[in-house]
Amino acid sequence: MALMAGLRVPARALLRSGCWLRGAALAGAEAAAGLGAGVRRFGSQRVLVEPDPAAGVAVVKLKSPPVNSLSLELLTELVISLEKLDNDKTFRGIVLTSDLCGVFSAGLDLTELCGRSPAHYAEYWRALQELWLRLYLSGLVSVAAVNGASPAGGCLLCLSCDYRVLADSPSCVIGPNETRLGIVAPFWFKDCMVNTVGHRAAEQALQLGTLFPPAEALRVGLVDQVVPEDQVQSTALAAMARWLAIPDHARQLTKSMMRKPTADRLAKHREADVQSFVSFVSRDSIQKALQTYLEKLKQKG
Ligand SMILES: CCCCCCCCCCC/C=C/C(=O)SCCNC(=O)CCNC(=O)[C@H](O)C(C)(C)COP(=O)(O)OP(=O)(O)OC[C@H]1O[C@@H](n2cnc3c(N)ncnc32)[C@H](O)[C@@H]1OP(=O)(O)O
Repeated sequence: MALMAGLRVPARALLRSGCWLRGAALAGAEAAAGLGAGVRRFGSQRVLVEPDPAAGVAVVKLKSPPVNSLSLELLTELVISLEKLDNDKTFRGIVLTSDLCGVFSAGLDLTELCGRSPAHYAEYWRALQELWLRLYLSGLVSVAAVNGASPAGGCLLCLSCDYRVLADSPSCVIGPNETRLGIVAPFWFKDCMVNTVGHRAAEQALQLGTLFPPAEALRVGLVDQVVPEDQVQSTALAAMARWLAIPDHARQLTKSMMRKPTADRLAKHREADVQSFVSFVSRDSIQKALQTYLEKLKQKG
């Protein structure tokens, strides 16, 4: 651990912030990338939005070190950014990626699921539902540029996008590993898996808690392209151009036709889903399993 401004900051987080140093270089690269003078980045503490109004595209970067775990704050900030972009006619597409090195998102923030009150669990789950519904049904084209590990809730984020590009690195595993923690993916995560990879592959991956390395993720159809790490964002933008060549109204109606039945299953039973989650996560056995998993993660670090 390193000490910074009175805060305990993990050394790994500092190393990862080396990626942020690239942000300085990025300022110069912004012009080359189409972010001309007068085009400003916006966003929040944990979500950085790099708009390219000329292209109608915004790159949305998760930057919640050390691992972009989906805390209540990150969920809330992401929903706000997506809502803003959805309502701004300038934008037709988003690329969702990570500002950290080596991790796209570690999934749900396990500290939100351990030792908290039922009211907190309920608030947290509602925020996760909100994010999923917004991203899954967004009228914007959404391309996930998956530049790091993406287990469980991280995988759900990717599956909610229209297209997925994964970095070709052994650390860039992706998949629904919930059962390995002793927990169960919600039905809407299961539905997303089935819609993407088919029933048999989803059933196996969900039961076994499989984390797929890139080549396997491509083979089962969990991602659409695997490319060298330094080409993830450019490949995502090239894919975006293909999707944006389609008239919005036709693509959006088609997307809605494909996705609304799945989303409606949750939308119509949101409160029951919240109550299932709260009673599940409040069980002593689940609390113990999550604590043990979290401690193992910390010891590993
Ligand atoms: C009847 C049914 C009704 C419904 C029931 C619903 C049940 C609820 C279940 C819902 C679905 C759950 C989905 C989830 O997303 S659960 C989370 C799953 N995520 C993981 O298993 C990932 C764990 N993390 C890792 O594997 C690695 O951290 C990772 C590969 C992402 C990065 O590795 P790296 O070596 O770079 O970093 P470290 O492991 O050293 O981690 C750094 C610090 O970050 C902490 N950490 C990591 N992941 C999490 C996390 N998910 N939440 C909170 N904190 C996390 C880790 O402990 C380190 O902390 P310290 O620096 O303090 O040591």
